[in-house]
Amino acid sequence: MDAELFPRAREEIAPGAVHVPDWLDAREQRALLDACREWAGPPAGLRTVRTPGGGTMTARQVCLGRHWYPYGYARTAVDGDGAPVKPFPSWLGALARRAVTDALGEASVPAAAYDVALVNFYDGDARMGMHRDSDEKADAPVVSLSLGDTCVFRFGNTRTRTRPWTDVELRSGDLFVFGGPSRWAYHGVPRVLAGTSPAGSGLAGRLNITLRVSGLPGR
Ligand SMILES: O=C(O)CCC(=O)C(=O)O
Ligand SMILES: [Fe+2]
Repeated sequence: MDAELFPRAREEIAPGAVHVPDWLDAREQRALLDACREWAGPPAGLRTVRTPGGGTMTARQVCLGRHWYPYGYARTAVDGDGAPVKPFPSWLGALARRAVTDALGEASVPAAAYDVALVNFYDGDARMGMHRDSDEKADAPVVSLSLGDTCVFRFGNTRTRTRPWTDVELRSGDLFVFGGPSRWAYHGVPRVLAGTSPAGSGLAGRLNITLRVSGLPGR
């Protein structure tokens, strides 16, 4: 379907889980992409994440504010170069609050500040298995922003990593927020559609930025 002829509608995928298509305009996407490029560089830059079972995640990742590793948060890239994690910029926190307001309404904006970003870069055959974002100590909504290639985002349920689930196409500039009864739902990325980045974006692959409230004591 052509996005220009048939604008995609915002949709509640599950209670508290809302997809807002085209939330970021071209200029905002460009600015976020430029920021991701900076964050990806060393120290504490983009890395391959190893799981305790001996596997590796296919999406490469960089963190801001707190360093996520399987399965916890640290102040340094404990499974990377050991450098202090890059700071979480205040403008990103403002963006997260605006996203929650637009997707779920002002009453869902948490009192605590957003303090963690995970940036995942998907290229080649990268994907992400069904999982819960469960290392946070706060139930604030998770804010997800997508750039570059379109993906199939699978949003499941809070009980099992199996069906029922709903598959949603996330395109460059889309917002997805999951909070409330959906905060601890399983989700994953079974497929990225290579070569679907907007023309002229300069991005081959997909970037996803999730913004979270860690609920951990401050510095
Ligand atoms: O790439 C995505 O859309 C999801 C990323 C994700 O679930 C995560 O970082 O925990
Ligand atoms: Fe996740």
